[in-house]
Amino acid sequence: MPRHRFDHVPGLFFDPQYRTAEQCSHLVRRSLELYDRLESATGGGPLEQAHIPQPAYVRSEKHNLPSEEHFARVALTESNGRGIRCEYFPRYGEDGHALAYFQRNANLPDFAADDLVPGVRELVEREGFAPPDQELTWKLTMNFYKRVGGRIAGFPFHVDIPANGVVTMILNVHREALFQIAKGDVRADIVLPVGALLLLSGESRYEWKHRVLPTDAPAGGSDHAVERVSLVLGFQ
Ligand SMILES: O=C(O)CCC(=O)C(=O)O
Ligand SMILES: [Fe+2]
Repeated sequence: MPRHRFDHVPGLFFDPQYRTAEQCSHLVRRSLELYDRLESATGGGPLEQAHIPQPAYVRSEKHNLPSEEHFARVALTESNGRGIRCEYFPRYGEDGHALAYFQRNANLPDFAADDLVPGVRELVEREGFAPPDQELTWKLTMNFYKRVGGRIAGFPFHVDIPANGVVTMILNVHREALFQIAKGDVRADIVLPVGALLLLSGESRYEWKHRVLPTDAPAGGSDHAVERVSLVLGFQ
């Protein structure tokens, strides 16, 4: 573990069964609760502008990820009255995609600190990405994808911002998705089942761009506006 390597994508690791369906539905429940709290905290109030750096080769191809995004600084209260802060982007890049960014350990939501980081920490140490006993500073990105015109939104081609650390880990907790990673004419398509962990390091993290494609929304209604959640961890 991670179980699959992609020989032509250096630094990319894939474990299709990192978490069980039950663990994932717990993470989804906690994530949707948090989304509801973010939405009620911001409630259409004023937003600040952020500059999201993207390498020239992503920008120049006119993939529609603008470098200026709008966010609100949100303070939330977790259990035992612990205050945390994040940057919340109600619309990130495309309609139907909201993103919350939690920086530093003191700002991690309870569910991430309790149920996510300990296992991932063990994994990065075991795989040699972090030395034993070194304290790591974690960043958590929560992606919330909604229904837009009968499709569930995706995330257009991008490279994760440098501040997210040398390794990016995507945990796919809610719904199967098609992930693509590309460099020049070379592209790999990876179906992410629920419970999958994808780890991008080295070349795959810095020199390849990646995206998640929109998918068909299920027929009928849903319990929640958010149809897909992904949890992305990085550390420094
Ligand atoms: O939603 C996903 O699976 C990918 C998210 C992603 O690429 C990111 O947060 O940088
Ligand atoms: Fe990404």
